[in-house]
Amino acid sequence: MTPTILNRFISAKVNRLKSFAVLIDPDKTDAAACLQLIRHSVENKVDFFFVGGSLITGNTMGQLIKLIKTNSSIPVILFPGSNLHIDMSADALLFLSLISGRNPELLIGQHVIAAPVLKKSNLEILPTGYILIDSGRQTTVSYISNTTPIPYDKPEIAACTAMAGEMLGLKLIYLDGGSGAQKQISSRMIASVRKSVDVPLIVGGGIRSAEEAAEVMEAGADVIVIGNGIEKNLNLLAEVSEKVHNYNKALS
Ligand SMILES: CC(C)=CCC/C(C)=C/CC/C(C)=C/CC/C(C)=C/COP(=O)(O)OP(=O)(O)O
Ligand SMILES: O=P(O)(O)OC[C@@H](O)CO
Ligand SMILES: [Mg+2]
Repeated sequence: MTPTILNRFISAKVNRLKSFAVLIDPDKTDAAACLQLIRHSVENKVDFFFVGGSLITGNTMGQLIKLIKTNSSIPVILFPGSNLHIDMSADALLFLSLISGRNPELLIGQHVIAAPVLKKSNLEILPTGYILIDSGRQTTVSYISNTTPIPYDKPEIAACTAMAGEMLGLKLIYLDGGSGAQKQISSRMIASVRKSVDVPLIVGGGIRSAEEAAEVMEAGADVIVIGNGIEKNLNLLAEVSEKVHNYNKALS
């Protein structure tokens, strides 16, 4: 299968273009709210939808993806908390290995179980080094994953972890402060990881304003992810899109 979405991440990174991904938590939306979010995302040229959660309690993921597919051509990338969160109707899957943690199930265990199913699917698999950073409070993902995030003020640990992930062959690095993080990841840490690896860098967690999104981009993130901030204030979507597009326009 041609790695269409991975190539999109790589060519944007090579051309120094930034991308914007909106995280949709299937438990936190209904069809009407989601349709409104999809329309806003199309209007504002969002690059990707990430769909997932650490814990998903409902069974609406399939319907949600169908709604996105019927109303937009924005790629749907699964952001799974476990191998129970695989849905064949998405375009791609972040095949996350939680490399900041030392929980074998999330480093390789779940992957072994999911592999034969994924092999037969049409999902594009995106091998991703997932790195959790302490963000001032315990987040759902650190609790559910039973792992200790990297300390907020230790950029060198994050950089070495990302380097090891890249050396292991992972194609993307995702630095995550955790959904609803009290503070976004520091520019110092983002810049230090950016300098240490060549693969595209995804950054999310706790971004609540267009200014914060700009800081994350300027520090070196290639893709910024926002979930909670947009759930609370839909206007943030247009504001962040504008920042991303202005940044990209200024390059040309
Ligand atoms: C190999 C496969 C298919 C699955 C394993 C995937 C791994 C290793 C996951 C790592 C740990 C994990 C629980 C990740 C979930 C990340 C995620 C989707 C976070 C979204 O935010 P939430 O943590 O749901 O935050 P809220 O509490 O705001 O809803
Ligand atoms: O919900 P927020 O805080 O924007 O976080 C997005 C994402 O990076 C979480 O995994
Ligand atoms: Mg969630």
